[in-house]
Amino acid sequence: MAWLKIVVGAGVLAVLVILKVGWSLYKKRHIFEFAKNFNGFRFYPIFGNFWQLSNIGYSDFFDAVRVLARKLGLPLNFWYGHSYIHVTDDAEAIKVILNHPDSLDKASFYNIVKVIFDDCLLVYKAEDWKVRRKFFSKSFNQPLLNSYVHYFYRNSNVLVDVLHNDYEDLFSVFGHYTFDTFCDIYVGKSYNLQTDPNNRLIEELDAVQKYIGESSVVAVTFGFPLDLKGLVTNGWSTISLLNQLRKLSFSMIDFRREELQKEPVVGSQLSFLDAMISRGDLFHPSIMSKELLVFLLAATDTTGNALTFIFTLLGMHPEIQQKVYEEVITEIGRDAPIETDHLPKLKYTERVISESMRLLPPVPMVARYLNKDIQIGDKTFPKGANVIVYTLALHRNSKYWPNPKKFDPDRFLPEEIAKRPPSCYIPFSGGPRNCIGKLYAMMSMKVVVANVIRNFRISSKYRSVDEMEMRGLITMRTKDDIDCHFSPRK
Ligand code: HEM
Repeated sequence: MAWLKIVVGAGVLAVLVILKVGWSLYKKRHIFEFAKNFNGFRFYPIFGNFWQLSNIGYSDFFDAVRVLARKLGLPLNFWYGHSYIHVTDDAEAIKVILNHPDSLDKASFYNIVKVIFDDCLLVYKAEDWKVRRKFFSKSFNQPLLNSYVHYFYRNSNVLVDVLHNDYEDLFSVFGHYTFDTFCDIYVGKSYNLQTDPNNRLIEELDAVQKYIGESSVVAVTFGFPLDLKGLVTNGWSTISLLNQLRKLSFSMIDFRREELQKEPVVGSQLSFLDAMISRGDLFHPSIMSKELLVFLLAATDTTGNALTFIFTLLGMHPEIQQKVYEEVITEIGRDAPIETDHLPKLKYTERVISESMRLLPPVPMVARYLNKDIQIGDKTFPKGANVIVYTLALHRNSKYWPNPKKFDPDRFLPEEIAKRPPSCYIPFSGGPRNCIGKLYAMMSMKVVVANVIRNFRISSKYRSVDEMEMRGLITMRTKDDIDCHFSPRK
């Protein structure tokens, strides 16, 4: 009789699976209709586009989107498991998606980030996110940000010393600057990554990202964030690294708490970390730790990679580099300390930074989940769709950017900006769920560009951005070491 039980059990299970799949397909009927309007692969139950994706050859999630976009053209569709993904570089669609109250949730594949970092500002569901974002936004007011300029300057002086010596990897050099500055400002002490060549924290953080990237290959293919091979080979080191990071964040919080007891800070002077510490009733230490880590990671790689790209592009364009140099010497001088009042005067420098982030956006894509149908032009984007806003492609879309691969900072002259839809330029994402650290990042990058350019001539062998092969999941960087050199000015 045991075999009968097994047969009946298996039969019941099969019926349940068929019903579940059938119900899932029935609920998606409006998505199938919508998908017919765009390039992409046909949907296959359970497997989604497993076979098609396996055949195109890609190394991480970003790569999969890039390869598909090149092969099929944009906008396009694909399926991972039963999740529908729509990829777009259309400014009109992007404006609506990033601003609509029904698409504030992050796309389902952000769960890969959740598996690693748990819930936090970057991935909260909309309702929780709104409350937290309102709380943290108060700490990014302009007067408080202005008070950070001397930290940017102090740490950029250390960076200048580092660039005078040998270093291994430029992304790490700038990553170390952003990490040290962040801790100097928010924790109240420097971790001296810039001056400690044995400290591998940034490289390890990059390894975590790489792991997420590799896991995402399986996630893209099967539709869930599990990479057994990766878990066996890299999983343990990733878990132990995350534990180290957690310990580090707890020690930062303890240190800062003690500092605040000695020297209290109040009102609009409270940074996001001080604000969390002062509201211990709202923030359990484990929540504080997650939020701190996410801010730290969101600030470090992004700004570090952006700086690496800015200097490489300046190295490729000596005439533009000369104009930045002349502006810095005129507005600040050869040796004067860089102060808050100098920053608004660096107008050409700002255009260079903006143009660099257009051509090489540090975050190549962001994605949202549609909680309801959303009308965009003559199409109804269906509830349940995951929409990837493909920033890199948008920023190089010739519909908005003539001669898109040309590095031309004058695209950001006010009269040129006025000619374009604002949503065709979104290095910090857009709408209410954009980057909270946007102004902080712009100020930090201006200080670094000014201080480095008055000390060094920069060169690079690249003739076109096409020569740089990119990789990335959350942030983008070159697959190999980047070619960019700093020679001291006499
Ligand atoms: C050049 C530097 C930076 C770039 C290009 C950048 C870009 C972005 C982008 C595109 C997003 C949206 C991500 C998504 O929707 O998946 C984002 C979110 C975020 N960024 Fe930045 N970021 C930069 C620097 C910073 C800095 C310096 C900080 C902190 C001081 C920061 C903190 C955050 C946080 C906390 C979020 C999540 C915001 C939310 O969901 O409400 N970022 N950033």
